[in-house]
Amino acid sequence: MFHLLEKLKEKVLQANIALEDFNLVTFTWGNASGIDRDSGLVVIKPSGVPYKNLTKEKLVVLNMEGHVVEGNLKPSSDLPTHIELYKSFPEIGGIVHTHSPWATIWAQAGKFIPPLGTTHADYFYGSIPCTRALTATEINRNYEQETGKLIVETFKDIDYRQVPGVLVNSHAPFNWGVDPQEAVHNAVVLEEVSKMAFRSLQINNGLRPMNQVLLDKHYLRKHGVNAYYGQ
Ligand SMILES: O=C(CO)[C@@H](O)[C@H](O)COP(=O)(O)O
Repeated sequence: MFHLLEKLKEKVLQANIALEDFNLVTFTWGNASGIDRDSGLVVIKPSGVPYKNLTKEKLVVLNMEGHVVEGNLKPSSDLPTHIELYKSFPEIGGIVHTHSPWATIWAQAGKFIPPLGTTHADYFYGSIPCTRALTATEINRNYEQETGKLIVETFKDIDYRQVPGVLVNSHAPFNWGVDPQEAVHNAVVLEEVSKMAFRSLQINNGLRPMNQVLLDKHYLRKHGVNAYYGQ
């Protein structure tokens, strides 16, 4: 298990560094995590630590109850959201949260992004949803944990494996994947798709969703009929 955890730490470290490399974050407005499903241990970025200062030793290792198993820094403030997603989305192995500007524009507007073109269709089999707004009661209860539950609620009729990302109302995007690297990849795609969709909206003065046949063709060609992880 030691070696598996060390490999996971390296993946989580590289994923957090990649957030800055792909211009998905300003200052420390983002975090990446990974999970080892056999041990149930989560590795996440420490809160507020600049990406260039990150090392494996600074990462925080916790169990699914949020108890620190390894590390002496404070885990990301978004840890409860990450844990809720790991509990409810059993086939994900990595999560990324950023405030990447174009996706955050849609999240702050409270608007979902329908599939407008093949770039979207290659990664997201349908609209990228935006959650409802949390109530004051939910916010005061535990904002980050309620955010996780809200994302799960938003996906009650959506397959999280076919739409690996969400826009959190009045906040910003979360993405996921089979591992932290795929979560970063999906976060980069979401940012690009958000920018393209915004520009298309400006040109058309409205959104013109793509033909469902083209969406099916592109997504299923790239992911196969059983477009699920590991199948
Ligand atoms: O969404 C937020 C704050 O609005 C957080 O994601 C911060 O942007 C990063 O927090 P840490 O991971 O450094 O605790």
